[in-house]
Amino acid sequence: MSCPTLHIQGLHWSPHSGGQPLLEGIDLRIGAGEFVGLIGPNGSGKTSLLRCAYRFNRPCAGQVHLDGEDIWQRNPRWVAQRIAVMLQEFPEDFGLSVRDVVAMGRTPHLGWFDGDGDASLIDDTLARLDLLPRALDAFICLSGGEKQRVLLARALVQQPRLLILDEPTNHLDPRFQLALLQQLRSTGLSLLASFHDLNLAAAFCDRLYVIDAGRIVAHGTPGQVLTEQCLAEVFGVQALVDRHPLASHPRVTWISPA
Ligand SMILES: Nc1ncnc2c1ncn2[C@@H]1O[C@H](COP(=O)(O)OP(=O)(O)OP(=O)(O)O)[C@@H](O)[C@H]1O
Repeated sequence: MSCPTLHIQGLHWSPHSGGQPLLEGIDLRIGAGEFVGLIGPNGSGKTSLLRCAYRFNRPCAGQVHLDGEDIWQRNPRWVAQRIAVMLQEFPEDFGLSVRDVVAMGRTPHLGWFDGDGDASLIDDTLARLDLLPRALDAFICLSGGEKQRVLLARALVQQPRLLILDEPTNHLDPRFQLALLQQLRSTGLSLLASFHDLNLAAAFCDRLYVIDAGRIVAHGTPGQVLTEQCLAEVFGVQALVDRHPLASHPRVTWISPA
């Protein structure tokens, strides 16, 4: 296999130096253009692991390599030029327009004296995500779904190698969930996203990692990972898993607490 875009090896992380690790022995890899999902119960460590992947949480052991380079041997700007992050938190409102928020994605690439660099890239990205008509609107006035699209545009103008998303479909109605995930897939970027909706993860991800109590307990294609036994053991829920009637990926129907 060629050099993975992201390669996490033997990672341990604790919020307190010398404390009990909350993440233990994590191994995870993402190939070029692969969409990898991270699933697990509340408090299992998904956000903590994503933070390790984008150089926010410093591991106490193990490595995080991006395109073969140890991200902790590089400065934050180097990482920001290569990894974009879409979180659930929206930018504070300082009267920013949609275009202002998208332009913020260029920040890691700008020199001290550059202005609103790469105007055409910003405009092209706004057009691609149907945001041009809203470009001058105040970001704060948008709906949750529109804000998500603006944050995706901001991430895309960053021109990253890897896009990391923490529960990207939260707060979105079904149409916006599907539209966002289709747009993500169409970027061709390497993607790492956490999900609570396992059916969306099954429909859009190439591979899934299952995390439980800070450890990866399963990984593979959605068909390999989303078994009734795994869902009972990890989520404590009895589920029926069958094949989606219109596609080849599995479909999860929750039944009752296991
Ligand atoms: N900086 C921190 N200091 C102390 N504890 C932390 C810190 N960050 C995370 N934790 C703890 O680590 C555990 C995992 O949290 P994390 O947010 O990574 O889980 P999660 O899987 O993303 O949860 P959810 O699905 O509910 O969002 C939790 O018990 C949380 O309280």
